[in-house]
Amino acid sequence: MSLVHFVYGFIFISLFLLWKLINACYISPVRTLRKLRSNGLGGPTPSFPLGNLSDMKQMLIKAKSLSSSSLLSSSSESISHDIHSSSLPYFAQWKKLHGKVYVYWMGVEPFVYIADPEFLKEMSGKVFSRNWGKPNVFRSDRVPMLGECGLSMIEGNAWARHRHIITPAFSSTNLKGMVDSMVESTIKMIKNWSTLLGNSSKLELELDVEREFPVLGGETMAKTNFGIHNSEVENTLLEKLREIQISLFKHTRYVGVPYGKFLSMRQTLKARKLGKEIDGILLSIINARREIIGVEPRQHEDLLRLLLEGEDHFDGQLTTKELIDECKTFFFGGHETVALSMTWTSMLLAMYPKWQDELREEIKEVIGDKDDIDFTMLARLKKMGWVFNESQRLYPSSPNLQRQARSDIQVGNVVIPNGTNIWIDVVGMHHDPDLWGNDVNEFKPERFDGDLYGGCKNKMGYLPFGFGGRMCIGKNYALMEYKIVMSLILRRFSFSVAPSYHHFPTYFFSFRPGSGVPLIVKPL
Ligand code: HEM
Repeated sequence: MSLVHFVYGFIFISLFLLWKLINACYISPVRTLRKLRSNGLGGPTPSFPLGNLSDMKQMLIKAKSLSSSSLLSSSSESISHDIHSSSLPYFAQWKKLHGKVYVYWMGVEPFVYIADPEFLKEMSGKVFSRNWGKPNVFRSDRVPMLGECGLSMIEGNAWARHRHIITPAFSSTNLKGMVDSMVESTIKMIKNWSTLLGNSSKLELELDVEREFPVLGGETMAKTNFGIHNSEVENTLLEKLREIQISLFKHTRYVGVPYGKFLSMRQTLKARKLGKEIDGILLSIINARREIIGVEPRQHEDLLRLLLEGEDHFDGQLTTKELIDECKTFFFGGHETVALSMTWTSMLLAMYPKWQDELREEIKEVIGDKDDIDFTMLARLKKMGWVFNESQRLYPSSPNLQRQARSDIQVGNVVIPNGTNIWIDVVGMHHDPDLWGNDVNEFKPERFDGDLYGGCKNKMGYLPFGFGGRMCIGKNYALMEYKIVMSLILRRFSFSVAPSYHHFPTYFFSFRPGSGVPLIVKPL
């Protein structure tokens, strides 16, 4: 090949790559924006290449400075549950300006924002569960934490196959076999609290429950679903997962911005390294279990055994990578969500002692004084169910749901073009006065008395566990653990909000307390 051919070839390839880049980063997004606008969807004006990210950052800084001035008086009475306006101010403000369905941009990625349950109902009626996509823009970003092949990330036939293998792990027959383990771990935590109390000169203890519940959640998840009984391994996994979450979501990052990863390289590399370390730990757990599968005693069908047996039962075995990613997904999704639900519930019960008394009455009636909790008792803890529902309404463990259209979706006059990302603002719907009435930001568990949807005007407006076939697979496990833990604690302790508590719910992947939830715990 002559030099001239080489130079022409080089120029041609460079121009082709440049054209592809301009098309992906500019022409295609502008075309999508025009399409969505011509469908009547409004929204904030994006700028290139950040989209609306800098507006979002500015609005958040402003809302934070407003709430930090009110932090100085963070007494129980001054705590507001209106977390939509304070923690997601951009969505709250754009909703006022553009309605409950609009388009906003993360970098060059368009997101159709939805906080209209009727629109969501019609849209979800058009798409089968296995045809929903998960936004590609988040996929590579979340790999260190959730892997690529775990249930929450995969689509199509792979999703259907994994869901089919995993579902029996959470059947009622199987859940029954996990009760004793959950009781045992909770009693262990309570004994630690009692020892701390015994060592203290006071009759009460200040405890940050945000630190306590993830450890408990991690331990029960490890025992009941992975057959791990080694607190050192659990703690290492939990610590690393927490660090990944902080490095991926707590700091400003540029998701959706072309080459945005390079702008937060340090966090990205740190998360990747931690992700690999977690993979290594999980692989050794999987290998150890492979050695004893078939000969170990069976107490219940734990998740890891089903996944390993799924290797043999189905066309195309689960690869080692699929196994690791599934373990990661469940370890993270299974402990964090439940721990957060117990953390926010404890804060709410500390604020409203009347509800502690109501629950104690119910626990006494249903369970009595023993620690012998029977699976059938849990369904009879009705008021505790209302408290769970109400705390999920105000502080949902999964504040949003994300999808990506895999074909054009027509909803009324609107066509959501193939490839568009969809952001369902669950917390926005849970705090919408049009759906719940003027007392929307008040803690009123009684709204769920005899009504699974708490009086919400539209059933798609209350989605703590998601919707359709993609609904949370661990819902019954979560409720079971919540009821066991809260019953055992409430029977022994009362709690109130510590003066050092600052109400500062912060959104990073989930809603976390900005600086822990210190409570004053007193033995009864
Ligand atoms: C209070 C506790 C929990 C809440 C509020 C919650 C919430 C949710 C929500 C909203 C979804 C739907 C996500 C979507 O549509 O994209 C989901 C999915 C999922 N949840 Fe949970 N969850 C909880 C506990 C658990 C537990 C304990 C486990 C495991 C044992 C678990 C495992 C999963 C998995 C694997 C998925 C993905 C399901 C799929 O895509 O097919 N969750 N969860």
